Amino acid sequence: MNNQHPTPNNQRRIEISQVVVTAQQMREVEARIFAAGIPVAALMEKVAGLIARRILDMYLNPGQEDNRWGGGELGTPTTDREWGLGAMGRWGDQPRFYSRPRVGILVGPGHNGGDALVVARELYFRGYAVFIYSPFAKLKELTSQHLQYAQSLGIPCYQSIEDLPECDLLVDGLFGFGLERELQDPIASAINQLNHKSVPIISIDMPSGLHTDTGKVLGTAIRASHTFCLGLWKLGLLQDQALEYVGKAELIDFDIPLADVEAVLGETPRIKRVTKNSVFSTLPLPRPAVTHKYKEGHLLLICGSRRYAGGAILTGLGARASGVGMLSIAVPESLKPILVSHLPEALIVGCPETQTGAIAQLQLPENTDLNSFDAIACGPGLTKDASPIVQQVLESTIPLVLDADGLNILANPPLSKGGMKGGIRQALTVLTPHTGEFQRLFPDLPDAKHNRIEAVREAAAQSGAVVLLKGARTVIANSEGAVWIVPESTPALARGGSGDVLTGLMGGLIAQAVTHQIAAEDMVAAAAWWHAQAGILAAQERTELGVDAFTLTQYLNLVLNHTDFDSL
Ligand SMILES: NC(=O)C1=CN([C@@H]2O[C@H](COP(=O)(O)OP(=O)(O)OC[C@H]3O[C@@H](n4cnc5c(N)ncnc54)[C@H](OP(=O)(O)O)[C@@H]3O)[C@@H](O)[C@H]2O)[C@@H](O)CC1
Ligand SMILES: Nc1ncnc2c1ncn2[C@@H]1O[C@H](COP(=O)(O)OP(=O)(O)O)[C@@H](O)[C@H]1O
Ligand SMILES: [K+]
Repeated sequence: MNNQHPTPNNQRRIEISQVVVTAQQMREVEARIFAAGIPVAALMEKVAGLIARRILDMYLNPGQEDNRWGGGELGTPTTDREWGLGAMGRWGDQPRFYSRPRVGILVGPGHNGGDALVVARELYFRGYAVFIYSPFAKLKELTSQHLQYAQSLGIPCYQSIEDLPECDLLVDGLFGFGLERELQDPIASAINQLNHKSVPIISIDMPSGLHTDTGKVLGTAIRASHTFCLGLWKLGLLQDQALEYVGKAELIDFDIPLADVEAVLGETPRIKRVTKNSVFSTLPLPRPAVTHKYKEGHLLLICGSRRYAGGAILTGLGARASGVGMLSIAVPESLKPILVSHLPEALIVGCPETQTGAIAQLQLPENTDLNSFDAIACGPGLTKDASPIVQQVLESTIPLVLDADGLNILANPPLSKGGMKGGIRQALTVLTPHTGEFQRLFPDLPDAKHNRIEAVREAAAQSGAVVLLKGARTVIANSEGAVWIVPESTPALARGGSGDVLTGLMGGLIAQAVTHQIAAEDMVAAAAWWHAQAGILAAQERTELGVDAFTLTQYLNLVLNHTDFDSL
């Protein structure tokens, strides 16, 4: 046995799909691979070959994957007449081609352009009508060689976008992670023109024009239908501001050795994508055969007011779905009957209320104090009149999730002026703001809209809390600088009440994290992933308009059942 031999990727702890890199980190990983000996051109061939294959499978010849690639070009149409027959099979939701598909290849000056040219060559050899748009006079050497070869094959090549014929599909290889400055004309206006055509665009690595780290649009950017991210997920693809340009994102894994990733990012990367595998290794499943309700966590929810009774119900239903062993819900006395009718299994604690119908005082059962629970989740529907209650829960010594009015009360005075640092709380605190609440809580921090990941990291460092910033791509950070990004979600969740569901779910899971000694931050990430996946499944079955918050609670348990355990 050679002990020097690195561990194969499939036996290592981090999965490639969890890794997220900046452009600089990608350059460092790339430099290590090249220094280890793989020729740049060989890697480009491999990567672009994978992209070409994916394009064929997804867009050009779907349903015929097995007989077309590699093994002798069986079934590859070569004439327009054959295309008329051959392309009439399964096509999903894409337009059908009745003549030979025309593919436009957009070529930039760097290796992103080189990748695109290899794709052009492969599609050309498989009989597609390929046209190259190559507007740059100066190309990197390898890219230039690929362009020369493509031209020698007779593939038409144009410098001006006006000359590029109408195409059925465009492949964007203008810029990848090497783009660092604003796009200028004529490239900027060419991109604007291309975006106006109703043609699918596949971006290689990044939609050209997006900043690799922040996802910011540098002047203008390609609006891709699909982005094939190469090797490791780029941070910019997971930023809210990039999403309308990214389309459907997919990782093209080209076997980067994890040893090289770890050498650059460390064994535990600071920023992680939350994946199905990471979630299922966190959730308290399967339950121990011998257990009882108190071993599965006791959550206290504090929520609701006469004005916002629904928020308390939704939070309770979210908690129910978490599987928490015991659920107690403190609400204003007048809400007790309705809570009992929706959540008969929960212990509903009716509390004295203010004139406005907010909780005036926590009146827990005898022999119970706040610290006798495993976790507290507090905030949905409270109204600001419940401010003394929030002060009281902050003084508890058990894990606490604060949301909605809990955050609004906490924000006054703003956390940045002292915050929770220095010990208002010794136990875990999870703050779950949306962007507006975030700005009220952390008014001194840079705008959370533009670099959400940095903003949330700063907020966690400043407050000492775990901060979950809600959005299209929810981001979580702890005070040590670790970050989790939920990579998939659905705008179907942009509806009143869906955050309340998350608070309950998360509270229930944190109570179980306490009894099962699971890292709380991993559980926060698991809750956010689970919530988003329930939204995705509900939207698939009911459309994006059909996912009200109550419906969402019904999908929470269903979605775990839909998850393919065998693939874990
Ligand atoms: N990493 C890997 O393992 C693998 C990487 N691969 C591929 O390599 C890609 C990265 O390649 P890359 O480094 O050549 O950079 P890329 O994004 O093509 O372009 C940079 C060029 O654009 C130029 N330029 C910049 N801004 C500009 C502007 N505003 N307007 C005009 N020009 C501008 C800049 O020129 P300069 O700044 O010198 O003027 C430079 O020449 C990566 O995304 C992936 O596709 C795969 O092949 C194999 C595996
Ligand atoms: N465009 C979107 N895409 C995906 N998820 C979204 C989007 N907009 C909102 N969400 C999710 O919906 C939830 C909304 O929470 P919140 O704003 O607190 O709602 P409420 O307070 O009404 O319950 C969050 O989990 C957020 O991440
Ligand atoms: K690109």
